[in-house]
Amino acid sequence: MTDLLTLNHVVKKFPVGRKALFSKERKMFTAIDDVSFTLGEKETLGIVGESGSGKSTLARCILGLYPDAEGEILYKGKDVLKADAKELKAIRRDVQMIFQDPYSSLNPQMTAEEIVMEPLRNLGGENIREKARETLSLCGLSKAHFGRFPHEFSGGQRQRIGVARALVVEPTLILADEPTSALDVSIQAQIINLLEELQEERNLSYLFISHDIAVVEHIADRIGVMYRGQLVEINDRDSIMENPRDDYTKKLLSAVPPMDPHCK
Ligand SMILES: Nc1ncnc2c1ncn2[C@@H]1O[C@H](COP(=O)(O)OP(=O)(O)OP(=O)(O)O)[C@@H](O)[C@H]1O
Repeated sequence: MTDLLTLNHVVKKFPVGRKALFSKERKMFTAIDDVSFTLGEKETLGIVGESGSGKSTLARCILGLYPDAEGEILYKGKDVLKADAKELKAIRRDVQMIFQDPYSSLNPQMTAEEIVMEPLRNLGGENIREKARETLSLCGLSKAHFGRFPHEFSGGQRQRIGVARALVVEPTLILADEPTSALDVSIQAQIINLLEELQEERNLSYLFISHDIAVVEHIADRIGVMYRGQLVEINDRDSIMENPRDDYTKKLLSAVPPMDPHCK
């Protein structure tokens, strides 16, 4: 497997306190603390950890949204932290995000079709309506849905629009930040299945972020566990699930309910 993304000793600190931005001796809080890992082509790496462990900050670092992050973030061999504006634009086309709450990230005044067309409009090109419709269909929505507004959809359908919007620009890597956390369990499974089908069809790689190790287990080839900004353990899925080494991983696993509550 070829490496698509490599993080080497990535650190991201935020200033602490009200005067933090202006003070010379400002205190800093380390949200990402010396994180290193690789992600291969067509691979799904799950990142789990409790709220505040640094998962979303990590995704934002990869997108180059924090130029003051330290270390190295190599995407297709190019250091995101040293990329110029043109290179960053290309990286941000090739690396797309899916968010937890599609409702707040979808423009309420646009139809599903317009929402998916928007990233294509920014890029220019032809047949964008056609392409948006094809992508919505690929994500499980039908012709009858194309002209509807976000409030007319269920949570799962809205996430399908969010997935289509990310997919329409033909990315290589998708950063999925808690993409199923706002959904009912049965709908979560549908979105996971959709992501798996799309991975097959489009040769996608995923960084799948969740606080829920049971969800990550369903989709990830490898799992990385974050605790207080550190990646405390990373291994293939079965090793993490069956033979965790870190105490925090063990704690996360002990909180997972059994698959069948009647099973003894
Ligand atoms: N812009 C910011 N300024 C200051 N602190 C921040 C900022 N963004 C994040 N943090 C802090 O960094 C830590 C990690 O936050 P992050 O959102 O990455 O965690 P998370 O694991 O994604 O949790 P959640 O699932 O709740 O979003 C938290 O303590 C958060 O308060």
